[in-house]
Formats: sequence, C-alpha cells, structure tokens
Amino acid sequence: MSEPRDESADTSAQELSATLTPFDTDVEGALRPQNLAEFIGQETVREQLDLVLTAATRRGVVPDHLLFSGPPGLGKTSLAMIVAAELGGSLRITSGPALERPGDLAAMLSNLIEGDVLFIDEIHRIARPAEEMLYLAMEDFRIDIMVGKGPGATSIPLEIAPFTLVGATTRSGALTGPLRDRFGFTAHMDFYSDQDLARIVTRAADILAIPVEPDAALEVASRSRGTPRIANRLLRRVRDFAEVRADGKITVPVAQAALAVYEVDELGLDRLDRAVLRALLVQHEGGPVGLSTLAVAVGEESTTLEEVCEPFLVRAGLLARTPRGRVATAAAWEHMGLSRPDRGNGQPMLQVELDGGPDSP
Ligand SMILES: Nc1ncnc2c1ncn2[C@@H]1O[C@H](COP(=O)(O)OP(=O)(O)OP(=O)(O)O)[C@@H](O)[C@H]1O
Repeated sequence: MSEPRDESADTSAQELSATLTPFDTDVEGALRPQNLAEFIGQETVREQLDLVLTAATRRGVVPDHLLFSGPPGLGKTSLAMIVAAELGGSLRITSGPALERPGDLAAMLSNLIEGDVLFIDEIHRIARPAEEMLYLAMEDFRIDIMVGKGPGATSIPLEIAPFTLVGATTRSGALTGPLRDRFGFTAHMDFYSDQDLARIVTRAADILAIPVEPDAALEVASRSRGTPRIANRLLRRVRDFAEVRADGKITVPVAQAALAVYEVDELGLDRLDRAVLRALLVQHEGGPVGLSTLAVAVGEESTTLEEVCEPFLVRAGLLARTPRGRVATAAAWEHMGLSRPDRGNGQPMLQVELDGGPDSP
C-alpha cells in the first residue's frame, strides 16, 4: 500500500528551492586559488610564470603573452585569474568560439585599458579573420578596422592599450604556427600527482569547513584522474554522503562508501568508462575494435568516447590505440575481474565477475 501523500513536503521543497543559490558555481569560485602561492603543484610552471611576471613588473612593462595548454580542469582559468591579480589588472574573459567575426574581437580589444589581461579560452577554436586581427594586436598593440566594402573599403588603424593575452587550449597542436609564435611563454600543464591532489582536496575542505582526515583526502585524490576540478567535485559529493549518512566527518570508509554510491571506482573510472571496457572485453574479446563500434555498444557518441573516456583509459594503461583499433591491455582484464578468452581452442572465455555481474555499472 502506498504511503499517504505528504503535502507539506512539496511546500517545503518549494521553499527550499527558492532559497537555493547556484551552489556549485559559487563554490567553484571560492575554491579558486587567488595567487601563485596558493596554486598547488605544477612547480615548474609556477616558477617560470613567477619569473615572467616579476621581471615584467620590475621593468614596468606588461608581460609577454602567455599560452597555457593541457587537458580540461587542470587550472588554466585559475592561472589566468592569478596572472591578472598578480599584475593588478582586470581580467577580460572570452573564448575562441565566441570570436566568430573580427568585430567581436575588435570590441573587446578596444575596451582594454593598460595592464589588462585578456583571457581567450579554447583559443584554438578562434575564427581565422579574428585570429589575423589578433596577430597585429599582439605584436604592435594595434588593429586595423575595415570601413566599407568592395573596392572602396579602407582600413583605419586603431591603437589599443598594451595588454597581456592569456590563451588557453586543450589542443595546442591545433594552433596555427603564426599564433603560437606570438606567445612569449607557453606552459604545458600536466596531470597532478595524488599527493598534490590530496593537498588541493585538503585546502578545499578547509575553505568549505569540511572535516576530512588526511588518508581520506588521499582516497578522494587517488580517484580524481589527476584533475583538480574532479577532485573538488568528488569532495563535494563525499561531503553530501558524510552529512546525510554519517556524522559529517570524511574518513576513509566514508569516502569509499560515498564513491561507491557515485560509481567511481578505485582508479577513478566511472560508469561509462567501465561500460566501454566491458564492451571491449566481453563483446569484442579485448579488441581490436573501432571506436564507432564501441560507441554503438555503449549507446554514446564517438566523440564522447574519444574526448571523455579514452584519454584517461589510455593514461591509466587500460586501453591502447593501435592502427587496427582499440585494444584492451592486460591491466584492463585484471581491473574488470575478467580473464582473457582462450583464442587457441575456441573455448568461451571464463568470466570472473568481481563487481556484481554483467549488468552492474
Ligand atoms: N593548482 C591548483 N590548486 C588549487 N586548486 C586548483 C588548482 N588548479 C585547479 N584548481 C581548482 O580546480 C578548479 C578547476 O580549475 P580551472 O577552471 O582553472 O581549470 P581549467 O584548466 O581552466 O579548466 P578548463 O580548461 O576546462 O576551463 C578550480 O575551481 C580550482 O578550484
């Protein structure tokens, strides 16, 4: 028999939603490191950037243009904000795809004041005409505005204030040579070690006033795929669990139980990663198999697999890309608790399910 409906629950849910703020967005901002000293890990990048900024400040000039490249969530936006803060200028933010026409870029550039930092995220996706305008702006702090069309068109030069461009890209190889050459400093951001991520988790927990034991911070860190953004996100989910199902304190068993609920395994693989591995191992006997076939098997777009799952599976040593297709490594069989099929005698593969059967996540 169903429970009688509790009308007051609806009302209180409405009241609650009326008082909710965009929590995760606010928290992201609060967790961003404010200066280079607060930026954890990436020692080489930090040291090099510190030199570039300090030297320019001492000389009283704007620093060279800076390019940050690396996978998403490693702190490129945070670093851009830090650069602006360290220089005492304002940060103007835009992205490559937003700069479709040269006019879009001209509007941003002509509004800059001396010492501002212009941050262009996904700079490899900037449209060609806007990119060409950027060359002159980066080199001579000048742009040419085209007035009129056809044979009567003229270009009017417009001075812009000296500024520092910070470009961020997940695909530095996709940048054109002329654009790449105009950056005076390029930082390649690497995935973080578990120890650095544990420091990031501890710092975030401090800011959010979440009690977390050091081993538990490391537990969260080790499942965060080397990525601070993921570490902060997992911390928030573990905090939910700790507050609802435990006494609020994050210990190792609490972190493990929480991450089991959210289907994040001990390597940091999520449900989709495991579905991909299972399709590769069980349906295709470990490969080789094409990406699109795998995508159909798990009901996802090929691009999602290629951009979201595959880089981490390759980095974790679970999947290899070969000219003939994707192949599972020995570590993948082991991680999924499956044994390789004996291809020699045609016997079906022996399946040892450690995580709850073929339908489990
Ligand atoms: N080195 C770090 N120390 C402390 N926290 C960090 C660090 N790097 C990133 N973070 C945290 O991770 C979050 C994500 O970082 P950020 O948005 O800068 O990444 P990103 O590389 O710019 O990602 P994307 O390229 O997807 O925009 C930030 O909110 C910040 O709290």
